[in-house]
Amino acid sequence: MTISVWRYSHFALAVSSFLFITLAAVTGIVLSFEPITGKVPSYKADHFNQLTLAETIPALKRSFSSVTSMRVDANQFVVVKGTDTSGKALEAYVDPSTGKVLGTPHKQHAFYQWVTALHRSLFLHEAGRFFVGLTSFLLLLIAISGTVLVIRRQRGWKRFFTRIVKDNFAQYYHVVLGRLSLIPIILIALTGTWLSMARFGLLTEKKVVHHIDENTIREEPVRQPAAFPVFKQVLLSQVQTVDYPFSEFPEDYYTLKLKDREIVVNQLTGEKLSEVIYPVTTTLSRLSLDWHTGRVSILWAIVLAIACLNILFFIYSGFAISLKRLAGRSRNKYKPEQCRFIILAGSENGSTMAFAKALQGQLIANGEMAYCTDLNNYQTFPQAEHIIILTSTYGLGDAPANANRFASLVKKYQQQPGVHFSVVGFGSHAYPDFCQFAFEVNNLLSLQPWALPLLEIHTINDKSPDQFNQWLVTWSQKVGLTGIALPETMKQKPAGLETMTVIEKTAITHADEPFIVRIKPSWRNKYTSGDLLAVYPADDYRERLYSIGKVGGHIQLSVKRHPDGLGSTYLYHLRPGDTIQARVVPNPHFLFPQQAPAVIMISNGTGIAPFLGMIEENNQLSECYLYCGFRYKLSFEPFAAALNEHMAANKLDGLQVAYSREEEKQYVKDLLANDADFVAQTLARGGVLMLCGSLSMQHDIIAWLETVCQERNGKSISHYQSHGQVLMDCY
Ligand SMILES: Cc1cc2nc3c(=O)[nH]c(=O)nc-3n(C[C@H](O)[C@H](O)[C@H](O)COP(=O)(O)O)c2cc1C
Repeated sequence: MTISVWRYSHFALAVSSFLFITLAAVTGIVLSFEPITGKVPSYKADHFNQLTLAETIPALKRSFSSVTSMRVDANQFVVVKGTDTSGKALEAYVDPSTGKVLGTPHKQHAFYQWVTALHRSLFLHEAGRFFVGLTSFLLLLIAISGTVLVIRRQRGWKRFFTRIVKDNFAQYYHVVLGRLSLIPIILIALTGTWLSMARFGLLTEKKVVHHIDENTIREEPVRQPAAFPVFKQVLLSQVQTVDYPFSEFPEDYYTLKLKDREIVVNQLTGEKLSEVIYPVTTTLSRLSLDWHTGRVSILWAIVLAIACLNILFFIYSGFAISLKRLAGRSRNKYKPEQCRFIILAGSENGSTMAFAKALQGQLIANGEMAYCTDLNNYQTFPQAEHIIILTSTYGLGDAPANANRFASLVKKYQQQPGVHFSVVGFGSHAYPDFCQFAFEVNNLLSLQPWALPLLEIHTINDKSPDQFNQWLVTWSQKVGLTGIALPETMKQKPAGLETMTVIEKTAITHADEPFIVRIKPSWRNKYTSGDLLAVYPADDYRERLYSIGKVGGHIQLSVKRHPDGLGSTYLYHLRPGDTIQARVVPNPHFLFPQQAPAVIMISNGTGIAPFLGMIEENNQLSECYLYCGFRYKLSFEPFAAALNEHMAANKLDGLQVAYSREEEKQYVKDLLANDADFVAQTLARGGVLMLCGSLSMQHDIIAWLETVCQERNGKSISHYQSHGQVLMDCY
């Protein structure tokens, strides 16, 4: 079964029952206080667990002139019904070892009675009981489908409790708390369902019947209750009730209702006249009541209250997750099989998708049927006349994440003959393989027998709206559409940026020396080392991302100045006290792995930035090593003092620096090659490698690691990558 079926079931069950579940959880929290308050004051005897009936029954006989029954309640308080020595009828808590009256049992408080009725039947009698029973069953199904989703998410039940990536608050805590409260919630749901089934007679609970031949009841030898063998064996902790004989005739006897059986005892001789073990269903019903109400233990009652609170949180977080997912889905007005225009987007960080959506919006506004989706959703489009592909390029000329299956899908799905295609590549001249993936897509489509190129491939540098508009004008003329243009909003920087204050910016004396910028965001901003800071140097759509190191409680960026670099020039001219408009982009895949036995950090150039923060925050002194590469000694100088301090404070266990244009002219890979055994052993014992810096360094190191891991550990590097032991943030 696919994950979406489970997710859909989990969602549908939750939506259909959330009102009843909310009511049951709120009333459940209130009722969980009842066992807690019910145990105060305590009437439980000191040695309750050691006392037997042979001690209690004679003690009661001495204190009461007659006893009709005795019961042990869920709090293990002993309650006696009878008449006292002055002939007054009473029901009282007693000390079972002395028979002394301790207090009077009270009826359930009116408030708890009201809440109990609401919890059990919603004040709707049998119909309400049915809905409550059904809700328990639905809760059970929600818990089961949730468990399956967690197992699938964690890729196997063995990894059920391993680390969860914190994408956002609702999603993270939905899973974390879900795993922790799974067992109590399943027990609440299971016992609630069981109790409802018992109530509606769906379980076969046989009535206990004793077959006693009255002619064989003996009157001798007469024994005192203290000497009855059965009474000597039965502990008070096993007793539910003891019904006393009505009269002194031998045909009247003691009836002991224990937790698992009923025993009838001759009142004169103490002989066991009959013993019936309860059917399993009866025992399970009693246990269900104990577990569902928490009446047997204060600790369990607290666990139940917490589980009910968690249920309320799951309702909130479940809806928050679903709303986010629905909002993130591309909202298509038309189905793919209806549309004349199909727009496919390859986008890693969403900006290319924004252009694709803008184009779709323009076409629909012009009365056309247009469908927009990820490149990985490529299929046969029966009505398509135009397929427009907008795609970015990532890594070293690779496909973005939502387009990595496109090449195989094109071979699998054919279109009607004569469908026109147009490709627009989004990339950056800062990378050597400018728009390479777009060129590959264009070539692939040219080879398809059904495909007719409408225009030559068009490339766009740095998300330029003007360059996109140029293409849009030509394309719409070719198609025969008028009035199509990119909305003005696409030319502006995003809304909702935060104002941050510059605290410090260091000066440089040489182009190869990196400079440091320290920025104070608002106190509300939650960020960590490894996240990215997006700045807008030209106050327009152009965005530049920098790795954050959280140093001294502030955002620290380490930047290399490029002569014509838009972002680095802007940052270099900032002065303390200046404010900037920026936003923090969470990067949850590049967090310091707190639980790892050892962490090896590898960087070149300004890729050292996030590590400076992670090492500073390594207060639990995790084993941590840094291998970093620079061109010149000068490039390392701004970071040297802080790293030496961290070494002295044991926050960093090893530091190695390579200079590619000075001294031994080494690269960071050469440093690692000297320690190949150590690197392989670190991975073998569950340690984590973190890489930050240039993509070419990443490329070289991954190729080298492949050989090292194969030779030394007999495993491919992909094994460690898939186990989250190789984290990368390269650009
Ligand atoms: C890590 C990284 C690698 C990139 N690699 C390339 C590349 O090889 N060729 C290229 O033209 N652009 C490259 N780019 C630039 C992106 O393709 C460009 O910024 C694009 O507009 C991003 O679109 P998106 O937000 O839809 O993913 C890279 C960007 C990043 C952050």
